[in-house]
Amino acid sequence: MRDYSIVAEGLVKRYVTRQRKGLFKSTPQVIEALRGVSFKVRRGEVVGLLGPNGAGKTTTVKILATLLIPDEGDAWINGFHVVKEVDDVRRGIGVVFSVEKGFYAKLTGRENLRYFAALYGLSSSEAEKRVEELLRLLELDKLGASDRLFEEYSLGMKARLGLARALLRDPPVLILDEPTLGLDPPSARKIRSLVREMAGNGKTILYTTHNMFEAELVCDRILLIDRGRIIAEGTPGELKEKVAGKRTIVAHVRGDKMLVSRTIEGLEVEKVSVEESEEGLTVRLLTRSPEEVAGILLRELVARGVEVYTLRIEEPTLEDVFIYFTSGVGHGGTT
Ligand SMILES: Nc1ncnc2c1ncn2[C@@H]1O[C@H](COP(=O)(O)OP(=O)(O)OP(=O)(O)O)[C@@H](O)[C@H]1O
Repeated sequence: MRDYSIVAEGLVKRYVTRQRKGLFKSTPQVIEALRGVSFKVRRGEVVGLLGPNGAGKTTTVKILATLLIPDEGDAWINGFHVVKEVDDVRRGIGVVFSVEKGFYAKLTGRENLRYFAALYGLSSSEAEKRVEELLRLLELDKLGASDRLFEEYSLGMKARLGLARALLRDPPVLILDEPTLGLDPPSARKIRSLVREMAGNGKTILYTTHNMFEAELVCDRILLIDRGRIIAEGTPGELKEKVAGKRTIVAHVRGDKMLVSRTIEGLEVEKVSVEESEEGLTVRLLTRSPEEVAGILLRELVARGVEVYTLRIEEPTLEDVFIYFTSGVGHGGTT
């Protein structure tokens, strides 16, 4: 346990909601958000919890941050139990959520940080020094944001202030829940580079995201989570090894989803995903014989009247690794 800053063992969490049935009736519905999540994060590691919407990332993070009690399982941060030793856990972590709450709209960034520094028990001289350091580190000074009211902040400024607050006590463990969600590219880049810098200074970081590109840039190791379960883990390189020797065919098409899925069923492919968006369908196929399959796919789709806008062959990405573990013609068909 000593080498690990974060340990989760068999976390289970169920939410009970009520489903409306007509005007006056409702029936309880159980959502299994976590179905036995276990993992460990070594001291100084940046580990990404990567998964699609609703996979269970925020639920995991809330349990680790002592904001939610699991129905089953245990977790420890810096050796302290998240349910039985809440104060010790809280002292050792900094938490950032994508939508930053709890700041005072009518206070400036500097005043907000001073307020939280006092709340966390920093002496006034310590607080003053730390707040100035953090305003500089997060470049809030440079953006001219330190002395502006929080209510005037852009999303990027709010995200930076959230990270500054998490760092006030200089905690050894940081838990960041989608910290770049909705940010413009410069702010997202800044947050990512700061995370790497903090990792270089020995902090342990758990970083949730649904952005594969970001996970690969930021994280030493990645845990893939889907429907409340960890389905694979490894370094980005190790995860990509799972699809070594294969290439990805990516096609953007417009046509009936069922028809497109049926067309793919007859092909020599290992994994498939068909995603619908406003622009049409994005088809991703993982295969060992990309040129041959791409030729057949194009011919078959056109023969069925499907419009094919683009079709290209790529090196597999983490997205393909995810598809590899979560779906496929071998078990369960297209997504
Ligand atoms: N307070 C709640 N009440 C009922 N269901 C909930 C609640 N919070 C989360 N859920 C459900 O639990 C599941 C896991 O949600 P969670 O927010 O942990 O996922 P996530 O991976 O963080 O997703 P996202 O990226 O969309 O935030 C989802 O099905 C979600 O709808």
